[in-house]
Amino acid sequence: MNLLIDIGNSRLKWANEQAGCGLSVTVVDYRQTGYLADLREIWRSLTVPEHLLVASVAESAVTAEVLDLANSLWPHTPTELPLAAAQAFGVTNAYQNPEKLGIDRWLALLAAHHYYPGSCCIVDCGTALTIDLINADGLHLGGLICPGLMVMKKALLANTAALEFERVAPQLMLADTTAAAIDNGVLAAGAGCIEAIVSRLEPTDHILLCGGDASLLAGQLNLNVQIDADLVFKGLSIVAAGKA
Ligand SMILES: Nc1ncnc2c1ncn2[C@@H]1O[C@H](COP(=O)(O)OP(=O)(O)OP(=O)(O)O)[C@@H](O)[C@H]1O
Ligand SMILES: CC(C)(CO)[C@@H](O)C(=O)NCCC(=O)O
Ligand SMILES: [K+]
Repeated sequence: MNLLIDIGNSRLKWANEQAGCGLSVTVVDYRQTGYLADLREIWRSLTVPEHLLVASVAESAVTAEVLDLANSLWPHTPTELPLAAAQAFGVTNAYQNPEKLGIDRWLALLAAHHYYPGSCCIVDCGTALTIDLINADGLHLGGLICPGLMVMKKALLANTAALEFERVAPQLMLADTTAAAIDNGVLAAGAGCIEAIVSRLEPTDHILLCGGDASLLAGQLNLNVQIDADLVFKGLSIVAAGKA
């Protein structure tokens, strides 16, 4: 089996890829103390992976401690941290400097091209909210990076004196408490951002949503969207299969 790891800016997700079985993804908050010890306990009961593939956009210290853990558990398992390329698996990167495209965005593009025939708009509703377009021929047309919902909330908190910060169930409507006004406002900003951008772009055959806020945002969009939470892992699987 291959162990696939996606280290984002907030959380680490890993999946144990076994032939013929679907992906079962486990999410870990790496800013919680003791997460590495917990991860060690879980990982040590796995069979030794044949390959380890890591997609990381996190700071290098986090990536390094996860790689150290994996290396201590499975010293003979080859480990790879793929980078975005100018061209691979039928996809052509739009970036002037292809390696600068975030690996999560690149892997999602590989997966979209492989699994969704036609053109795709990929919206990753994670720490950052990213939008990327790819046409039916695998040509990446470029993308945008916007703040994600949590980042918007934190920005309000960091730049105002008197705002309360509490999670309520956000809805696209006016609010009568501070906490709901923030949550609803941030949701409106995220949904409005996606709708405004998508409506200005060429229509695509698919609008694919992934990331921690995908289902929350999907419920608010006046767009025909599909949620595929596993795009980054599917991209890692494509890269892993290419090595086999
Ligand atoms: N339990 C949770 N912990 C943290 N964030 C959560 C949780 N549930 C939902 N979210 C939402 O998910 C978003 C983060 O999404 P996700 O986990 O996909 O990010 P990530 O993969 O760590 O970051 P990146 O976008 O950098 O890859 C946050 O904006 C937050 O609003
Ligand atoms: C934009 C994020 C943070 C989204 O996770 C990540 O893809 C990243 O760090 N990208 C590098 C910069 C870029 O994609 O242009
Ligand atoms: K992500």
